[in-house]
Amino acid sequence: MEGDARRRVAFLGPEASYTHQAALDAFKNKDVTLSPQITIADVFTAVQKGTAYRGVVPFENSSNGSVVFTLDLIADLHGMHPDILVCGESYVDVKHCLLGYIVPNATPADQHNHKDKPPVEIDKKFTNPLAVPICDLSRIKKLYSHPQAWGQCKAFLSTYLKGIERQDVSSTSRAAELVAQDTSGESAALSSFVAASLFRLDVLAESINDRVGNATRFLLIRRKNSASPSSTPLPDSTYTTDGNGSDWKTLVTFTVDHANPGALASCLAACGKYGLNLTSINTRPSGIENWHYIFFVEFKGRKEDGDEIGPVNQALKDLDSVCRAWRWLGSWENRL
Ligand SMILES: O=C(O)C(=O)C[C@]1(C(=O)O)C=C[C@@H](O)C=C1
Repeated sequence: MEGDARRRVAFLGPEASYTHQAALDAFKNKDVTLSPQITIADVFTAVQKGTAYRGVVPFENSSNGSVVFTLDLIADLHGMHPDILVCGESYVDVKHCLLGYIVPNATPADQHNHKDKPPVEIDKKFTNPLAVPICDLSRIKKLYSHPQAWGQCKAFLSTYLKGIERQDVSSTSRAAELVAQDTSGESAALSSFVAASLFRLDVLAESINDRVGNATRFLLIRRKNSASPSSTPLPDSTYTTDGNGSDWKTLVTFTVDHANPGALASCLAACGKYGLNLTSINTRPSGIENWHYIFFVEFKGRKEDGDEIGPVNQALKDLDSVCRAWRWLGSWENRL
């Protein structure tokens, strides 16, 4: 790895994405260059190729679940990123806003908006009091956002923007960037407060996510064997300590023989046997054949290097004898 790449951290951009906020937090006060990428796949590629020495990608949202793009890139069905390991995590509070342009002379919301409509009944599962738009939204013909965001703002969207065309884009900040190019007031983005000031957009409604405490977990990724010589240490994330922390997480993926009853149970039992508490489990199509899956299992504990035999190493040994194929995807310090 050369020159700038040694200090470059790739993240899902453009600036003002939530991933950018995660990267800023993870590398606070570190001598790094944050490098925006267009897609999550580009972040993986930059780290795999060594044009960046760390990457930051979204992994899961507290109310809307896993980011499937990231799961598929970790699964690496096409062998494009075989050397990627997870080396950290970061949590960011996600308060979505509706961003656009308030068109001068448009009727204010309280005079015009919804006055003939019956009171809105909010489904009890949405814990955030429904945000009220600060202006008339009837001009809006098109909405832009990252696909993860729609599912986090269902109540607001179905109440105030029902039936409006939605366009998926690569990030919430990209959505804001696109909306900023349409001064007609007919486009709006689900994006962050930070993006409003960066792209000089008006906040049309604030905190429109369904759940109070909505948060997204991001993963920090690195390339296998990318440790620097001790004479020229690379800046690691603010979080990573000298490795003496006691609370760790580990991610493994594996496939099982679906024809074998109890195959998945045997794999999970390998964790239980050594007291490894599961923290998340996901599946995605394995790409091997239809209706066959790859499992992503995350648990508390750390794989030891070299000849050390800790509980994670023992569980992985057992896993090897009961699953079809498996990969260790990294161990990192728990930040929750
Ligand atoms: O679009 C962004 O701003 C991102 O950083 C991506 C992402 C995600 O993929 O989950 C991150 C946080 C929010 O949950 C919505 C979108």
